[in-house]
Amino acid sequence: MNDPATANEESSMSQTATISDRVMLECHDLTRIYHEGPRDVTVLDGLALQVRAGERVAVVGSSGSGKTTLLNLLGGLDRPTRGEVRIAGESLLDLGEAALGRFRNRHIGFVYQFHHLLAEFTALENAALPLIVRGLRKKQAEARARELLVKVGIAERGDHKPGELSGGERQRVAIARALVTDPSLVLMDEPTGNLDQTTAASILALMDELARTTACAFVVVTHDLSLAAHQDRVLKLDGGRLTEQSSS
Ligand SMILES: Nc1ncnc2c1ncn2[C@@H]1O[C@H](COP(=O)(O)OP(=O)(O)OP(=O)(O)O)[C@@H](O)[C@H]1O
Repeated sequence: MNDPATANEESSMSQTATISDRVMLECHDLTRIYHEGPRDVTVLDGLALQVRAGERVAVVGSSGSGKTTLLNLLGGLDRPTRGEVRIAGESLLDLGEAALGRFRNRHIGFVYQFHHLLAEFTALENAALPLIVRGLRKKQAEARARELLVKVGIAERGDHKPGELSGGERQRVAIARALVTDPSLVLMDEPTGNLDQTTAASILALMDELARTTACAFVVVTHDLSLAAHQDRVLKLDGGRLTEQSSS
């Protein structure tokens, strides 16, 4: 297959990925102020962040500290009041809405607690969707999606719809969908949040495996300290900024 995404994936899978010097995600002076009537609520306040290719960072913080706000800005779903987000060298500020949509499709994978799979499509079709949106032919997109379903360990469930899958299987499909475009950055919001302990542990093991075989940067927002401890760095969001937590 000539798809460059596949070529990149194959080259990144052929060797164990290590954290490189290449900065994949960079934020400067990131500030988000919500206006509530006469009141301004400053949620992010001059936040700085750098994540390198192949690196996984966890973001922890108390409820209301701004984790969702941060993820929305990193994913280009919201615009900052001040400051900038750069992904793979590109400033999101420079992109208009249509270009931002294309950039998201090409460079960012999203995994949420409630996976947002489309109920009427099979696991394979769900995983192939970002490539269809990108304009790939169905056959080509599904061939690539099948590779990802193999990678996340549920190839035999590809013909099933989300309603026929377990919570852990659905989350694996969501992870396959996030990775199918060979993104620069994967954003995860409580990826094990609605799973029982055993299933959560298997998703965690899968994430470890993926981290070894992909070169993208991961940002994982979670309240789960064992999930956080599995990442390369743990950052705490407090007072609108991130501080490094010492690794134990
Ligand atoms: N659209 C909005 N308008 C006004 N205030 C908002 C808006 N979105 C979020 N906030 C406020 O910003 C703060 C941060 O919210 P955010 O959802 O980012 O926190 P969080 O860390 O993700 O919380 P949780 O862990 O509970 O999900 C909260 O005080 C919230 O009430």
